[in-house]
Amino acid sequence: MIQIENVRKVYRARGGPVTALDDVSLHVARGEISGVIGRSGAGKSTLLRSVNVLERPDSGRIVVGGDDMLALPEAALRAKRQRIGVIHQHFGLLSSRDVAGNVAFALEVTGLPRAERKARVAELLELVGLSGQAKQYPAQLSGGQKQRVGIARALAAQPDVLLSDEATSALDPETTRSILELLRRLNSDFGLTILLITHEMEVVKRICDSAAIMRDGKIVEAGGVRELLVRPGSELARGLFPLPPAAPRPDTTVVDVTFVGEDAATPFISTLARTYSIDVNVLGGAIEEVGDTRVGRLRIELPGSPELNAPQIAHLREHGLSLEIAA
Ligand SMILES: Nc1ncnc2c1ncn2[C@@H]1O[C@H](COP(=O)(O)OP(=O)(O)OP(=O)(O)O)[C@@H](O)[C@H]1O
Repeated sequence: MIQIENVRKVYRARGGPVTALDDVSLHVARGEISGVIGRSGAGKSTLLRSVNVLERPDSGRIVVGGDDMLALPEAALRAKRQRIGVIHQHFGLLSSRDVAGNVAFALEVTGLPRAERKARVAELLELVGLSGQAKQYPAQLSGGQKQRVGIARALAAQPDVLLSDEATSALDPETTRSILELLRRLNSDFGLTILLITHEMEVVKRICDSAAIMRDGKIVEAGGVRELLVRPGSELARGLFPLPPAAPRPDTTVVDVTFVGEDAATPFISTLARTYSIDVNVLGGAIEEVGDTRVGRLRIELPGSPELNAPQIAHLREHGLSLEIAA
């Protein structure tokens, strides 16, 4: 649905050129929620703004729903932008218009007749759970409600792509969860493809099907969230399950074990200890809900060198567990 290919963007800043996007490629499949995560300055906003060409890359290719965005003439690009919904961290609502008016504003430009506009606004407010707030003004709303208005407005032109620019960064954890649930529902009910940028692991963990980690204008890791979590050495897994630094004691082997879904129910530690008559020391770990799946990561210590533990390591692998052996 969204193909970003070899995109490059250099800002000519006063202090010298800044490479915000350095040969970035990313594909978002139709109906997928894809998250780009990275620290401030990584290039996330530039990437998101490139998708609807609010920022024009210096080179590369961007295709959204079959349209080659960088080749579209200005009028066609404007029309296409209307079909790509955007939500922002600071909501961007008009303070002089009530909730219904804010959503209607997005429909005015589409040329929909007045009566149909009204019906569509009511439908959109119902969708985001704000039917009772139609006559309220932004100043009277909570942050979560403001973002719901933002989402209703973004959906006004029935886009099939939604771009989310840190949509939950200004919200408390509980409100964040409810907004993420709403996005997930819109995704599953309407097949809405969502590309979001965030600096919060929580967002990736809760709703993303795929994720890309950005650093210094580059994508350093990308893939399905579940697949990344079990990939040895994955930064996403390290970010989601921060474990203390592994400093193996002499004559021990430290192993990080990642288990997903059904594996989480297998008592692999006691089985291992029993099968090989060894003591297994648990050094740390956590279990998280990732989407609707339980994923856990445990750091365990086995007596003896990694060579001596080869059978034990093979045993764990045979049970479908993903392992990383600390050097
Ligand atoms: N208009 C601009 N002119 C010059 N440099 C810019 C401009 N916009 C962004 N940059 C620089 O490009 C780099 C990437 O910025 P960008 O805003 O895309 O990153 P980000 O990951 O979204 O960070 P943040 O979350 O802080 O917005 C940064 O070094 C930033 O200073």
